[in-house]
Amino acid sequence: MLAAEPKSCGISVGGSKARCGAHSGQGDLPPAIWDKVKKHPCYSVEAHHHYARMHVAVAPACNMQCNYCNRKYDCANESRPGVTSEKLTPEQAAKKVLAVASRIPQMTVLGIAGPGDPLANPDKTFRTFELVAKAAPDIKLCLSTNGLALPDHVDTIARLNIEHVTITINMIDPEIGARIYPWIFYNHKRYSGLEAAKILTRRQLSGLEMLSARGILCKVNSVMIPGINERHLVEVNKAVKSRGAFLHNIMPLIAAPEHGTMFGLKGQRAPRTSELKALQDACEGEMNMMRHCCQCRADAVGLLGEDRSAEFTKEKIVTMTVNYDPEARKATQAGIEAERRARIMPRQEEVQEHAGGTSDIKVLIAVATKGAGLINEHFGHANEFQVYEVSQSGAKFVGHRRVDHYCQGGHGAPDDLAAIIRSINDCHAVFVARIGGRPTSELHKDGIEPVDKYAHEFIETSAIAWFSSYLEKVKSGEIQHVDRGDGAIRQDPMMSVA
Ligand SMILES: C[S@@+](CC[C@H](N)C(=O)[O-])C[C@H]1O[C@@H](n2cnc3c(N)ncnc32)[C@H](O)[C@@H]1O
Ligand code: SF4
Ligand code: SF4
Repeated sequence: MLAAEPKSCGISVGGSKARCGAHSGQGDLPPAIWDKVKKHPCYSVEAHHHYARMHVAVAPACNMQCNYCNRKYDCANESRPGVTSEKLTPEQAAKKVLAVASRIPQMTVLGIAGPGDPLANPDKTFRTFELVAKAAPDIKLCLSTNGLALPDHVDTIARLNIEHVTITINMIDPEIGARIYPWIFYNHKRYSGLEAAKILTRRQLSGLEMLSARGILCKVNSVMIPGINERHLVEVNKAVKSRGAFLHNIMPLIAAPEHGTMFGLKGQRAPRTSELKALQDACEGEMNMMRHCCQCRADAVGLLGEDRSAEFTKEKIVTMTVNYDPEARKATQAGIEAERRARIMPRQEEVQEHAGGTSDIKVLIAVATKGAGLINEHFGHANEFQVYEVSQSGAKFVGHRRVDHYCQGGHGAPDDLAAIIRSINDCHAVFVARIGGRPTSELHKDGIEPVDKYAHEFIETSAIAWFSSYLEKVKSGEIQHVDRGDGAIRQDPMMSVA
């Protein structure tokens, strides 16, 4: 049994909270579980600074329809679920995995997440995993399914040592399900409406129970759809927690008319960033939440938030010499681990130094980062800002905001700058490696402090140091604390909330 919950950041085991990730490393996780998550960028928020994942698009078909999904939409420049530029055979996929593994030694996880449903394409999915397990046994296997066919494949999943399974569960109430799923195809028959949703929820929950019973780590994805399931997701959270889910990832609906989905065409809105955070916070009392999901493409490659899939197209892979060297990969990863250990200890001490005060002030800060847990990105080059909630108990990663590039060649359009500032307008400060004069003055006008004095330093220690001086200034009356978390963020059509 795990110890009582201290500061935590996004992981729970069998429904019990456990420290993990960014500020605490292994924390209270049992060694066997920590071994599974420590190099998985989706299961450990701290690991996502260092380790990469890849998806291979070997599963085109699906056994049901969600009102938010259209897999016919294909765009090389767009990163969101279901989108892929080319589909692969298992053999092509295995070659691609080896090619990526040899060029990106910190790539530790192979996921199959579509573009359809991996378990609606079981032969291709399991053949791919078999080939990869044989050729590159150090790579962790991970799959993401709607759960409809899951109970039929649990034994195979266990046999192939697929350690991580994600199930998308958007409802446990069939009335709500009928508004999300027009039909399912089950046992050679098409079902719709309530009947379809009843079968789906039964199969999803029993699949989750079966996997948990075998010690396979399950993450539950839920898509937050305003007006349909947002309050209900608190019930979903309780239901999956009680069935042993390890982590809950509530993601915002992505819906736009040009995607050609039912919700997009009907004008169903996406949640605001503040609504998503409020729901994640409400569920966190029950179970810790994943907040760093990037809603990746079905063929994504690289660190979360970066997409190197264009470097590994079918055409390029055919001509690549693959030199998969397990010893070199091991050495790179051992270096990363040594660095993580060396950095985490002083960070924990620093947090403790500042902890224990009496202030209940909490603020959000935005950080421009290219990864490795550092403030190492220019404001104008940031594709996204990571957002941390800072208080006297530490700095906790709570999400990220993706924005279009403001600075293309040094001169951003004024509207783009305004959009970027709107995307972080619930934050008190933005931490950057560098920033120009105009954005500095525009941020000041909006009451957001640009902070560049911690360039190339660690995010958390810098956030805590900045926060201590912020509190000092509030205490001395030099500044007045203003609560900016007023739900004022509006979703801008240019921006994806995440
Ligand atoms: C493309 S699916 C593939 C795996 C599987 N078919 C499933 O649905 O779980 C991967 C994840 O993306 C989510 N997803 C797909 N379209 C989405 C959208 N428009 N907005 C938000 N999430 C979406 C799915 O719900 C699922 O959790
Ligand atoms: S189950 Fe997955 S692939 Fe199938 S329609 Fe839904 S989101 Fe798309
Ligand atoms: S979609 Fe989310 S859970 Fe899946 S690989 Fe990307 S970040 Fe990880």
